[in-house]
Amino acid sequence: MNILICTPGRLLQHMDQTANFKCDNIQVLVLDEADRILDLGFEKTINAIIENLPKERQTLMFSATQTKSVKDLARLSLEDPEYVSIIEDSEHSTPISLSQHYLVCELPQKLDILFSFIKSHLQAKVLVFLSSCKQVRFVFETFCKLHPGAPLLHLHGKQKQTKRLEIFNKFSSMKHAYLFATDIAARGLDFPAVDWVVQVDAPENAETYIHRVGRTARYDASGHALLFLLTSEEQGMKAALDKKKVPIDKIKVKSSKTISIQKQLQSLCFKDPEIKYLGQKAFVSYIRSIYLQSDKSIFKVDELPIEEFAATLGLPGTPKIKFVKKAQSKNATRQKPKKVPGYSSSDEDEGNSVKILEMNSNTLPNLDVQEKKRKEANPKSKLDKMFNRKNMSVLTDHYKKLVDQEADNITSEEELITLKRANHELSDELKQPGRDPLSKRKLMKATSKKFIIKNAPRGKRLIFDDDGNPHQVYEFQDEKAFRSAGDIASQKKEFIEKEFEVMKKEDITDKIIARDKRQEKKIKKKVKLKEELEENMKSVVTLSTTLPMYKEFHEDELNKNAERDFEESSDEEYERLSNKRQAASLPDHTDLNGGEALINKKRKLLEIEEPKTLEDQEALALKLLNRL
Ligand SMILES: Nc1ncnc2c1ncn2[C@@H]1O[C@H](COP(=O)(O)OP(=O)(O)OP(=O)(O)O)[C@@H](O)[C@H]1O
Repeated sequence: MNILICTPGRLLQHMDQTANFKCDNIQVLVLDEADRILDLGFEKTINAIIENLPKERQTLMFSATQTKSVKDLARLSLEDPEYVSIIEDSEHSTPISLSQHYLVCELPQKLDILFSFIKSHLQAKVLVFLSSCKQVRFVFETFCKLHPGAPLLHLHGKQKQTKRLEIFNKFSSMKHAYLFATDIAARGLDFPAVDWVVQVDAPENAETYIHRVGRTARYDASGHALLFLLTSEEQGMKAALDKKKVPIDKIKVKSSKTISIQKQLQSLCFKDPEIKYLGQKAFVSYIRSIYLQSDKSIFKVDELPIEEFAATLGLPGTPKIKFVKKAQSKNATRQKPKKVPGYSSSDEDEGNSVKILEMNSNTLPNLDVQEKKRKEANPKSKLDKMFNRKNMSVLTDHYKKLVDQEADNITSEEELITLKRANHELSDELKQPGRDPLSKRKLMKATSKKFIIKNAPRGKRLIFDDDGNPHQVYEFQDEKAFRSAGDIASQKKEFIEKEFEVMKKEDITDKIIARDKRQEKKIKKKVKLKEELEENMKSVVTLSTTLPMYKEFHEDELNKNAERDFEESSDEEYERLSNKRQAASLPDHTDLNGGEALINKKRKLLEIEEPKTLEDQEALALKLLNRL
């Protein structure tokens, strides 16, 4: 083995687990993206790797934003390190061929501006940076449905390696495309000919900005960079970029040229619960990313218009974000945590919330007030309820899976903010003991009008007198009056006889009605038969003009037969005719109706003399062939 290229984790794994993997003779150690490799995330791994390497070696470190930290260099046991820089003495830290601009907007406008940008730059290869995987997924999924007119791709850390590779190759080979990505694409990836780097969510610091914009204007190519900044981020980020010698100019967005996609997003969220769910996750992850940023002079979570932001994502309401003060957590063992106004405690939300958050934040009061205001201003609407209901039945499993998966993925550091699902309780009248709370839809169905009509007990039959008053079919007499009318047996007999007479009369009426119905049915049948006959006769006439043998079967005769059939009005005659018609059918499975049946009948009547000579046989064969 001469050269080995790998990530720190995989190298350490080989050192630990691969037999005969020896590093005693290593002469050169190269650390690409050295500032990142040496930061806290890889500290333990790098320390362990260095322990396994010989002290006598050359160490090379590369990065667009190199660390000069003595502490870091000491960890690598460097002696007389040489610092080589191509930007140290230059005016700017980014290439001259890179034009850099930033725009200032409010959070709810971001997606509108991005969409408008895409619409106005369809013939470009653009890399779009967003803060989290969920943001990337939401923007990608929704924009795909909005069909902006450019090919869209997305790349983030939750994708499998093969998928990432596939997307990398695809984007590299495409001339015009948009790739929505997290900072996974900020360093090291060499996509050819990227025209634009658009940072929709601000980078965590100026270093990340430099790495992101480094995806365009590579080597001698030119490129453009556009950074979206919130009003609250402008001052801090500008100062940080200036400090790093990044020349960046402010541009204004023409509001008249901005296309609003809020309604389309609302519609997508309304139609597709998956999109709505993605939107909720994107919302929470964005707020969380801002909350977790270390540079509080740039990122101010308390200044975010969270409700408007949720609305612009198309969400029917603002997902709940729960905070518990660090101090409360520390005291948890000693005393019950105080309830943060506007946010319910973890105990109360057990089963409904994902995870508890812990944060010492001065931003809490602001968010509390906003949440309270939202609750007062927007009592749960029918629409909200409908959305929630849909989620309960359609996405319950999906939610659970995702929630579990997310719980696994969240590191202890990240367990700070969480989406608290609203407790979509059934109204009291719909609650039924022993029912699964998730079967609300079934409960609703069971109480629906249709269901009640189908399954409710039947009403009693009533009769109405001349004055329109309802009465039971059999009304009980007053007992005294009943007894005074005579003995029970005779009254019973009298009642039965009376009812028998009534039924007898009704029976006659019923029979008359039944007979009329039967006759009506027969007439309809005959009319149909006549129509069929007439139709078939037409076809016979056509045939008779082409086939000579049919000429002997006269059309008049057919008509006569048909008319006679129809004029037979008695049932017996009708039956007789039907039987006759059936008997006339040939057993050759052809559809023999009306005239055709009669033709076949006629065919059967043709008398054939037994052929005696060869000529007779030939004549008969010809005759039969003609009949076919
Ligand atoms: N001397 C050169 N001649 C021609 N092309 C070059 C030369 N040096 C670099 N390039 C090209 O410039 C691009 C960037 O090079 P490279 O990936 O080494 O940069 P980098 O500094 O490692 O970037 P990053 O680490 O930020 O991704 C590559 O496409 C590479 O082929």
